[in-house]
Amino acid sequence: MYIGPAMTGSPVSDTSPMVIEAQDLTCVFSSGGMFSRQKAVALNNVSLSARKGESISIVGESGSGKTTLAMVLLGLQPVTAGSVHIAGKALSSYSRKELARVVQPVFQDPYSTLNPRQTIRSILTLPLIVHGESRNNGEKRMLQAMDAVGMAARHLDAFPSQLSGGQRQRIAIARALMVRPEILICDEPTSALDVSVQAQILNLLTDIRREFGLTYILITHNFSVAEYMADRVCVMLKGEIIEEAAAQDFFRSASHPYSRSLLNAIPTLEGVDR
Ligand SMILES: Nc1ncnc2c1ncn2[C@@H]1O[C@H](COP(=O)(O)OP(=O)(O)OP(=O)(O)O)[C@@H](O)[C@H]1O
Repeated sequence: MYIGPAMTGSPVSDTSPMVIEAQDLTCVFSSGGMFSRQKAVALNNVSLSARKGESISIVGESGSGKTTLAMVLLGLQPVTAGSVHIAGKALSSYSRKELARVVQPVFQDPYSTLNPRQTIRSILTLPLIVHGESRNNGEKRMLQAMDAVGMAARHLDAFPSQLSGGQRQRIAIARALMVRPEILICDEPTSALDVSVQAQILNLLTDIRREFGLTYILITHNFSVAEYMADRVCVMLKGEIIEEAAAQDFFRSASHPYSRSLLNAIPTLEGVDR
């Protein structure tokens, strides 16, 4: 089944401020010993920008550089060359803590990113304690975040193992929301979930984008997910962005032969609201 784009429209306009400006990013990994040095060019002159409230999908086959780009934007991977500005400020001038207030990740497998020994309450309040917020404020935000992701307060004393995969991903999203970030970097946020649950999480991400004015960089193998979520699509191949287009143009008439070959095999995704 072909699901098409979400019918909610984009909250972004041409006058919305730029929140991500990445220019000419190159990232080279070196491995091996002195006599058999090998280099992998994970990013090669990649430029990407996003306006406040925009949702950009990065698509491409395995090894094309998507995760490396995500790690760079999260401040977790240094670049060999190029520059990144987040919310108008050079990435290099942010402390780890400051950046985490602006950019938050949502990863593929919520189970591996939620501490199994902590209750949901601790998992959600920890980011705020790190950022020096008061306990009262923390409690209020926690209840708001739980509400925003459709989880009842009774789950606060549960451990991650007591929740379903979809509920765990909701908690991972709630944790990201706790610091009121501007940008979510979502790396395959639904690909570890059952198909019916995938649709619920995509709908949730669509709702909270509007509610909190979030900007999304969404990394996915799945063109159906990209079409549902994105205002703009960037296709990566061998460390380069080989095509970038408004989502509606891209899905109507992608121009690069590689993009067209990928589009010929759109997987199905059932149960998404239209
Ligand atoms: N830490 C690393 N050390 C060496 N090479 C790396 C490292 N991380 C990534 N690479 C290489 O960089 C290239 C891009 O990898 P990356 O993980 O960014 O691609 P991807 O598109 O996210 O792939 P996938 O969809 O499989 O996660 C690949 O050739 C990969 O082998």
